[in-house]
Amino acid sequence: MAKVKGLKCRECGREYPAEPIHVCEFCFGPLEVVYDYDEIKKNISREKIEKGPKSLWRYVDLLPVENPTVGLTAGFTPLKKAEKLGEVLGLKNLYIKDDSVNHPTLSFKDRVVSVALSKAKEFGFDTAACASTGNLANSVAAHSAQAGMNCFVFIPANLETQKIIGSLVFNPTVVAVEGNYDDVNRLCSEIANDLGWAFVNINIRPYYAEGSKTLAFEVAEQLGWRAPDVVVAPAASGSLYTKIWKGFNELKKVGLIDEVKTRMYGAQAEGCSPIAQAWREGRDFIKPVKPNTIAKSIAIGNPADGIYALQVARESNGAWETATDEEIIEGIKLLAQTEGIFTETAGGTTIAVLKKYVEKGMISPEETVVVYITGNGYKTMEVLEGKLSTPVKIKPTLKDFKEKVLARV
Ligand SMILES: Cc1ncc(COP(=O)(O)O)c(C=O)c1O
Ligand SMILES: N[C@@H](CCOP(=O)(O)O)C(=O)O
Repeated sequence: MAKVKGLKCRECGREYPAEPIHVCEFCFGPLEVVYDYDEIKKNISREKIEKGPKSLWRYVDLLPVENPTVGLTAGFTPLKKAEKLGEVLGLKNLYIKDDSVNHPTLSFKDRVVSVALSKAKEFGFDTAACASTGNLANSVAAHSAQAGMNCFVFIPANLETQKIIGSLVFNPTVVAVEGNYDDVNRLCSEIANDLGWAFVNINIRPYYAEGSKTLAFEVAEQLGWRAPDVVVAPAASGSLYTKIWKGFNELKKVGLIDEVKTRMYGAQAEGCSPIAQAWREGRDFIKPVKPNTIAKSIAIGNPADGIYALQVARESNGAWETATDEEIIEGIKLLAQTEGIFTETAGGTTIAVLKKYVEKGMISPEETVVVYITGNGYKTMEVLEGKLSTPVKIKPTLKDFKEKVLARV
């Protein structure tokens, strides 16, 4: 028996075969992969996983791919006990899940792209594409180069230079669209309908999104096969956040962990916070917004998984909170200066929001808290210009060193 039963509409429940489709043709709801958990349970065990590859593919039994061929090094990133940051915040069991060192392109997107392009290969596609705020573009470009696929990445024209170069180096066609991510995404949906390409986050989306579950699988394994009490994770489309929740619950379904009592705390940038705003106003629907934040990687004004992210927060006793641009910068600095981890703006948002949850008394000191750091600071360095101390300039003399440097410290 196959582990994947097919696809199912998240709105009306209609079922479909596992094909490169993403929308229900009756109600236009998004499609999601459905597994045969009884069958998986017969095959899976902690021991088998622990003997598997040191990559996300150790969890292949819970992923919608038969034969992984792309992105064989993604995942299995460190879970670091954050002693110093924990001390600052008054948390005794704080952990950082550090996807800023994911391979090959330094963000969690290497997980979803490995799964999406392995699946695209299985389907027989030869051209990969995506709509991206930068990190996804980097990852699709790198994995396409490795897989020998043609590649087109579509980005908003105003992205950070480091993110643009981080795609161009792999030699895809980079299309810089005049507009924000939501304009890019709309255009890509039209192109995906028109051309036979594997748009990882459009027509391959049901499979792509499953890659984020591995962020939950790894954390549970790294904690000694248990789910944390609290998760803090950033959101743009809300896919990552909802799939972390799905991941913990799947581990329970197949008997690898005993319980899931995790409170799912979400983080958005105040300047693009359609999910957090809905949460604040007690709505169960999303009002799209026009993004205006330095956190460009998570600047999605009309989040595809927004309503499901609200549902997960309700189901898990979680919440949503935001950080201003200044708080995001402070978050980046705080993580760097306590734990030596340089994260990008999405991570700065997550740390700033973690601080707020603690200040509001929503996390108690003994709880096991996992904070997801999903991207690398070397890609968004421009936001720190003018926000850090400057190098001390000296002549190459001992005298100058003593007067200008030692006298100051
Ligand atoms: C670094 C980083 N973190 C978090 C996210 C949010 O992921 P999602 O769109 O699945 O909510 C993104 C992209 O959207 C990202 O690039
Ligand atoms: N942040 C993403 C944006 C698109 O990804 P999606 O999963 O929200 O569709 C990126 O890095 O490009």
